[in-house]
Amino acid sequence: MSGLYARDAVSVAGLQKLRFFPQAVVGGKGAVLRADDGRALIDLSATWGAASLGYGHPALVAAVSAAVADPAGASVLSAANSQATALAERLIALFPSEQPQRVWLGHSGSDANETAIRAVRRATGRQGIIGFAGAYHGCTLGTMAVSGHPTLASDKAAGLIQLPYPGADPHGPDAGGILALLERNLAEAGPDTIAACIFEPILSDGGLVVPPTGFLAGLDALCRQHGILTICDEVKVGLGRTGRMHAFEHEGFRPDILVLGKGLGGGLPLSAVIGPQWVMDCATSFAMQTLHGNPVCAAAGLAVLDTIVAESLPEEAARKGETLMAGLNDLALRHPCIRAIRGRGLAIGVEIRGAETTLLSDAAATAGLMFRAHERGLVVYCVGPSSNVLELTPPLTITDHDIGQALSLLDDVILDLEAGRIDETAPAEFTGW
Ligand SMILES: Cc1ncc(COP(=O)(O)O)c(/C=N/[C@@H]2CCCCNC2=O)c1O
Repeated sequence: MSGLYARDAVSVAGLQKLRFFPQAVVGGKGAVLRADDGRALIDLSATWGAASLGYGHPALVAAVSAAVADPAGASVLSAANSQATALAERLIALFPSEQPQRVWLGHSGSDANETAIRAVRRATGRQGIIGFAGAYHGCTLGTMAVSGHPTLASDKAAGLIQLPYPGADPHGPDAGGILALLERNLAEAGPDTIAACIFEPILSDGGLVVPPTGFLAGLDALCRQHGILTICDEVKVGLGRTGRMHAFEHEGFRPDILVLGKGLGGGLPLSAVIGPQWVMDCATSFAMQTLHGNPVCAAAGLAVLDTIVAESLPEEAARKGETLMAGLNDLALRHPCIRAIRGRGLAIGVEIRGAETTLLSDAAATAGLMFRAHERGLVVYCVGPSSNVLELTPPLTITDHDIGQALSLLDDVILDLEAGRIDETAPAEFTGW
């Protein structure tokens, strides 16, 4: 274990650790992190999707350097500031509507979803929320209460209708069955008790599950029919990652409220809720934290949005996603431990099974693969209720060369697993999810 990791172990709280191997970084450029021992680590995680432009993108460096050198205050709570206002205007333009819209700016996906949930309840006077099993909307009390991911086990919100996510359980109800189940739940609860439905357009931490075509549009239509708001949580898969600017565009509908985070800040803490004025202006001093709308973070957001357009990153994500998917499908032909590959653009899940190759469980085989990948210079984390889905959400700026390198390393790592060269006890001290 490196010196830096050993120091982390006796200084940073376990409360905020989700560790799979002793990753210790001191820098990064593009899609490559620099470990404290000098090794290069190709990062297929983009830090859980946040480093949308990779590390050290010149546009981000320039924007943040300029803003921090001449800061327009530090918040929007009690003053307008140029970068936050410009970012709000840009986000409204990116999510057009016939109704007037407003943008709430925050630090994380958690505080953004917390705000969206509280605001729809306040604006509608209704308490009920529709959510999905396996969904990860945040790690605050309010977001945990409407999430379904097993790691967010908490008291669920009163009036929560939690539905299966279509495709998450091969033995579960199909899309039509889930919509019928929702109809029955609404008939029982009374649609006028439900404030909103919150959903991920791809179930990310729940296992990188892409819903069957038509489901999300059907869900939106059903909610609209009953006067229920829709909140699309694009914190992880939004802003070009799926090959479209917004993931909901794949389904041809427009949700009422869009939640963004992670990649919006390009690695700086920034999130946004974009919604109708009657919801977003329903109260004042209602959802605020001191540094919300921070001009330096907002400058980062503006640079991210500029770069997404300037470098055609949605189209690039589609193209690179196809390259990555094709390479993974080739690996699957040679490696029986790959059970399934799914995703959209540069949001890809590789489901692993242990028994076919080794005596390991699915989770243990996945843990061994991640641990060995890190040893070989590749960073990839896992998701899913059984912790057996490798999540590939690289920076949208990853190069074709890095993709090729990553696929080759992944091939080597799986060969190590199949040959029994991975010490299955090595990851034991890393608790993961
Ligand atoms: C769809 C979706 N919505 C909201 C969130 C919460 O965002 P924050 O972790 O920025 O508060 C997340 C966060 N996801 C977790 C963050 C914790 C580490 C595990 N991996 C994630 O991507 C998310 O994926």
